[in-house]
Amino acid sequence: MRVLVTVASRHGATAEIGSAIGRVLAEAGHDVREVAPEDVTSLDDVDVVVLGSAVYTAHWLPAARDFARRWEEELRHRRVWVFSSGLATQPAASANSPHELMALRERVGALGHRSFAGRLLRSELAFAERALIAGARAKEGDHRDFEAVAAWAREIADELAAMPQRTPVAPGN
Ligand SMILES: Cc1cc2nc3c(=O)[nH]c(=O)nc-3n(C[C@H](O)[C@H](O)[C@H](O)COP(=O)(O)O)c2cc1C
Repeated sequence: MRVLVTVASRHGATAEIGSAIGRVLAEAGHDVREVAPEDVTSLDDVDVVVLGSAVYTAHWLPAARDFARRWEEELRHRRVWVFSSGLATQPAASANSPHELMALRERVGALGHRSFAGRLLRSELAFAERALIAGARAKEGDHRDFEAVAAWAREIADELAAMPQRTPVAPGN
């Protein structure tokens, strides 16, 4: 199937999670493309979308939220999975706007969502970001678990393999 991996990332850590998911899906035989959310101009030749975002101050980045809004109708007619990446130490459900995420998942008809631990390198942060994070208990370092990422991507591949092939339905049909 034709898979679009599209990820909003400020410092690259979440984009690399998206690439890792894309690699697993490509190994499973899918035709995978990675495009930044703001650069997507059509979903006509896309069957499956994996949409991800880093979480900043409890929200998905605007580029990913805008993508979900802009392509809402088309996404409903495609197979969509979403993922978040952040460093909240509390369960993601209480830390990262669970209602907002639930609404987004429903809007695009997502088949699943996964939260992954991210990366915090204070040296690469802008001054304002450093000030924001100063009081938080987020731990410096790369906490990404690429085994967990690959395992989730394999789950997606398995689900796709179990689904009947179908042509995307044009919006309004
Ligand atoms: C200013 C700032 C605010 C953040 N706010 C959150 C947050 O609210 N919840 C969370 O889980 N992680 C938060 N994080 C952690 C980021 O989501 C994490 O560093 C992520 O891996 C960054 O991904 P990126 O490199 O793709 O931008 C924050 C990080 C920074 C620097």
